[in-house]
Amino acid sequence: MIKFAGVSKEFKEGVTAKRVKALVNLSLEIEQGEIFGFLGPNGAGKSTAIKILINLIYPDSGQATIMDTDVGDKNVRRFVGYLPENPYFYDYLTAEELLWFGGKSSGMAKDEILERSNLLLDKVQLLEARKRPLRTYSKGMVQRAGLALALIHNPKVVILDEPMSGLDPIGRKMVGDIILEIKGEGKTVFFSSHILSDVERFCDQIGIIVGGRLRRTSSVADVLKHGETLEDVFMREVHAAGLKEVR
Ligand SMILES: Nc1ncnc2c1ncn2[C@@H]1O[C@H](COP(=O)(O)OP(=O)(O)OP(=O)(O)O)[C@@H](O)[C@H]1O
Repeated sequence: MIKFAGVSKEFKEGVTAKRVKALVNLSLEIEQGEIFGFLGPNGAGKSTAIKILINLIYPDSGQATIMDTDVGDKNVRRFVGYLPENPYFYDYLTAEELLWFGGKSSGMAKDEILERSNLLLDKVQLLEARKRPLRTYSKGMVQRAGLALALIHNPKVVILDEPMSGLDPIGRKMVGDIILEIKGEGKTVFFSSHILSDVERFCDQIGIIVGGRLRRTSSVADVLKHGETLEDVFMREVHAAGLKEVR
């Protein structure tokens, strides 16, 4: 469903143009209907992988595909929903307008947009606030509006970059419940997170990346079956990679 095949990406950083290997030969497959949690310390390469998936940046080598289609193909956009890490929208838009523009740019019909908007705004508990400009929203409300926007066109694949960050426990539960509901609809969810307890609760599979290199993939059930927590496994992989890989 989602596939990285030997994807590498390097950046030149700062005035010294020092090269940073953000991703090194990443190969990874996520099956349809799975919730995949992408874990790694700061700077590990998670957002880089996500940006490649949504075709915001291009790999130096290798290929990323969604439903066997290269992510550069413009048709992919129709079946992918994306929530960036710290979403930022035009301040004067209301949530209702945001979803309207999102639906329009996905080619949805008016009635369909209105129906889906109402459903989603209700789900993320923004129905009452839907006519307020986004600049009056709290961080959690903006995050929830972003999630509704990612889902407006009923995508088959949902990619979320740290969807729980900045949310209080109530907001995290709400987002978690929505992720589980999406899974119930047979959709595939790829999300990055630093909140290991959430990952343990919501994910089927995990991947741990350190210093641009994928260290381990595993089912959450397998980790727990061996009496370990995700934190144990995470810390072990980070230490095994060595401090120089943590950036
Ligand atoms: N546009 C860029 N220019 C230069 N370096 C970059 C750029 N984007 C990312 N990097 C570097 O690539 C590495 C991977 O960054 P990335 O944002 O993918 O990590 P991350 O795992 O998402 O981190 P975090 O958990 O902090 O969000 C880091 O060393 C980062 O500084």
